[in-house]
Amino acid sequence: MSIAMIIVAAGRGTRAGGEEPKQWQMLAGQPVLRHTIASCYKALASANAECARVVVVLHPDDMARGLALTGGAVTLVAGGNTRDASVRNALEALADQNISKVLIHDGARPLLPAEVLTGVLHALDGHPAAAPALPVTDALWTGAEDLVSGTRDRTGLYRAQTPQGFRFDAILAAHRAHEGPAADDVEIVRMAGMDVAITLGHEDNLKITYPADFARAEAILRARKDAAMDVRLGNGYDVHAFTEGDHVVLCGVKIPHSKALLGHSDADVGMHALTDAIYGALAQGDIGRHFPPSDPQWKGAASWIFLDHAAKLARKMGYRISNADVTLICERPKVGPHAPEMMAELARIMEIEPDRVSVKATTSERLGFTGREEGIASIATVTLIAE
Ligand SMILES: Nc1ccn([C@@H]2O[C@H](COP(=O)(O)OP(=O)(O)OP(=O)(O)O)[C@@H](O)[C@H]2O)c(=O)n1
Ligand SMILES: C[C@](O)(CO)[C@H](O)COP(=O)(O)O
Repeated sequence: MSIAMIIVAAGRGTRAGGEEPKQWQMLAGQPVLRHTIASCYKALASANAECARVVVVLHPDDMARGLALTGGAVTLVAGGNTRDASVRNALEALADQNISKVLIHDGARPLLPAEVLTGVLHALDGHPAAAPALPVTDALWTGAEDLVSGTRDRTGLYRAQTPQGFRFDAILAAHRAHEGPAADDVEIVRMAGMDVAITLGHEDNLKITYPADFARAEAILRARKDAAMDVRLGNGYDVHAFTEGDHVVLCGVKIPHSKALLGHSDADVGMHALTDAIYGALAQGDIGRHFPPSDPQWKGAASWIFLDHAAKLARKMGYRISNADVTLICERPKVGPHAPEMMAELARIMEIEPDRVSVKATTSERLGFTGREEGIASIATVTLIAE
């Protein structure tokens, strides 16, 4: 015994206007119906609900485009002249499928929040039927000829939403017995004498009914996108050995020292770690991939070229560098006095504010290769934020 979901999308959307029925009109670049189907699958997954069948009910004229939209992943059923006729067709298509519970959702509600579906499913554990709704919060008037003619008590009044959930046998029997119009499936089962539990609806779960509802739905999608900000984190690590010389270059700053760092480029270990952190956050490999050591043109190259390339690549891919943190691991030279200049230089190359860059240093307590002053190591972390 398992769950099925019916999405009714066979209406003609006359109130919404437009060149074609509302479920086929675009919302943030996708047909409304694609958003609806995707939000149903997401909500089912989030409820851990094993859904045996998803049935999408379409107008007979729309079957081919329905197949193109869904790619055969759902069962398509032809609808009827009314919403309840469309639901009935889907229920009959599921009649011999050993379904225990069914959720019936409007194709015109593209932004179903997962918690609304979960609430209905939970309520179905203790009730034969359950549906989401929101209490009416505005005052209610009657009116005539543009004048208020009275006030009605709003206590106990709700705005009904979908998905409406039912024990399958009960809703099928109620639909088979039902004659005449019905606002929704709740009305049909109530006419059959069944109790329906009210669960919590959501303001985002709007039904596209009038032209202005498209803009409302787009605004909700935009707000969701902003809330689910795309942040990337990258780390980098690099080591260079000491060799004979009289200075090192660390994070773009030349520091007099009794040794130099050995490397194909200028061996700026801090800048290399930072550059690799950016490539890592972008999932774009490392410095060696973009500037192969086998290529003689990079011999002795200044490392700002690498960092500049990584920072520009981040911008090209739609990210800004939010912050960078570099740690240099060495006994000597002392980094602290040079750190402000290093941070300013890294910020300049990455084209970000200096207070978004940190350079700090630590010794390894004379342990290991850094402790024996055989070389310098560096680790770096960056965060990138999609713009
Ligand atoms: N014969 C019908 C009528 C409606 N519906 C579906 O039921 C849902 C809710 O109905 P409604 O918002 O009234 O849609 P329409 O009937 O398309 O709109 P209108 O009344 O403005 O023509 C919609 O997803 C709609 O596609 C359906 O499957 N079959
Ligand atoms: C089923 C329904 O979505 C519940 O709110 C609604 O009854 C159907 O749409 P309509 O606008 O009332 O035709």
